[in-house]
Amino acid sequence: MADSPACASAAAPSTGGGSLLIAWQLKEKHVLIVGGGEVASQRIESVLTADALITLLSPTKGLHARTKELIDAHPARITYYDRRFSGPGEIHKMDMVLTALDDVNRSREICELCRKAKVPVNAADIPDLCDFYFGAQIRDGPLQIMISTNGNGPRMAALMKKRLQSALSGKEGEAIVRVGALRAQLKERAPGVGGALGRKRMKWMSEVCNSWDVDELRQLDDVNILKLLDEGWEKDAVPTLHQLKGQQKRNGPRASPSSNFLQSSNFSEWLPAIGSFALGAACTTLVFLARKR
Ligand SMILES: C[C@@]1(CC(=O)O)C2=NC(=C\c3[nH]c(c(CCC(=O)O)c3CC(=O)O)Cc3[nH]c(c(CC(=O)O)c3CCC(=O)O)/C=C3\N/C(=C\2)[C@@H](CCC(=O)O)[C@]3(C)CC(=O)O)/[C@H]1CCC(=O)O
Ligand SMILES: NC(=O)c1ccc[n+]([C@@H]2O[C@H](COP(=O)([O-])OP(=O)(O)OC[C@H]3O[C@@H](n4cnc5c(N)ncnc54)[C@H](O)[C@@H]3O)[C@@H](O)[C@H]2O)c1
Repeated sequence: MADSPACASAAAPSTGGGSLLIAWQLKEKHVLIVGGGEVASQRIESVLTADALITLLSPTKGLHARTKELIDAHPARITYYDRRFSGPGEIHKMDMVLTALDDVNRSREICELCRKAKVPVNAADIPDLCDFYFGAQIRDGPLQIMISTNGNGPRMAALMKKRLQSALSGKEGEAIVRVGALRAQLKERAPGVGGALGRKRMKWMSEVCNSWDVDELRQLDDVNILKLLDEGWEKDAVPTLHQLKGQQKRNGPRASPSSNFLQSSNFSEWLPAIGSFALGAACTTLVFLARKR
């Protein structure tokens, strides 16, 4: 039986015709932005998020209000020149070039210069000449989601962003920050790259992420990280947050492998039930013995 369209698209392997989705590291790299209108202001914000150094070329006359604000707010990051693009010398030593012009011929010319110089370029008005496209973005701390329609429908990308945003709690970024802290401390405890230790580290980290939910991961403060490493990593187990907190109350470390019922459950919680059961059994025995007599 054929898959329903929804199932088919969810499971379909890529067959080409797409683009490579990567998180390009631009820290301290040089980015030339040509144009200072609204689109340029959005480019500036995206590039600033990536900690790049911007050279901006655009006559002051056509600057968008947001572009002006960004120039004023980031003097150390944005070097602004009140002039038009002048020629090939401008792209020398650039790691990336972005054009956002109301002049398609100039834009095309800049793209061609970049191609010759092997500098990656995006022209907001000429998709065919772009080395890469921008996409709609959702950002929450280290969580970065890009939605791309590969040039087919930018407005659709913006609409998909809204849908995805409403499916997120807004707490994922914080949880990921804590997971990052846990991973860093785990790597300090169990250093090295690859090999059996590397495989064990990856498996354990994956299990923690699989079994703790976002709200629990947010609670991984430095104290809980230490406990999780002592009681989890060191004992080849993945205790729950509840178990770690139980230990905190009792003020003493204890092994909590998730495979062992007595150890994995908070044993003290079962004590009242076990006590009641024992009391009940004793009473029944007494009544039974009394009747016998
Ligand atoms: C996603 C987003 C990111 C961003 O810009 O940062 C983005 N465009 C956005 C909005 C948007 N852009 C346009 C409209 C009007 C409605 C419409 O046309 O749909 C709207 C809607 C709006 O403003 O809401 C007009 C437009 N866009 C392009 C052209 C040139 C052309 O197609 O020829 C024209 C003039 C077309 C004409 O003249 O008719 C080209 C591109 N725009 C892209 C990205 C790249 C493909 C991304 C993809 O397909 O996923 C690509 C190829 C190149 C690039 O820019 O890198 C951002 C939403 C961000 C957000 O809201 O979060
Ligand atoms: N990719 C997208 O998402 C998207 C969305 C909307 C529009 N666009 C396209 O992007 C382009 C820019 O849009 P905008 O709204 O920012 O336009 P805009 O008219 O507001 O800005 C153009 C800017 O380019 C500057 N400029 C013109 N020639 C220059 C030169 N030779 N050197 C330096 N600066 C120069 C102008 O002074 C102005 O600041 C347009 O072609 C538009 O069709 C793209």
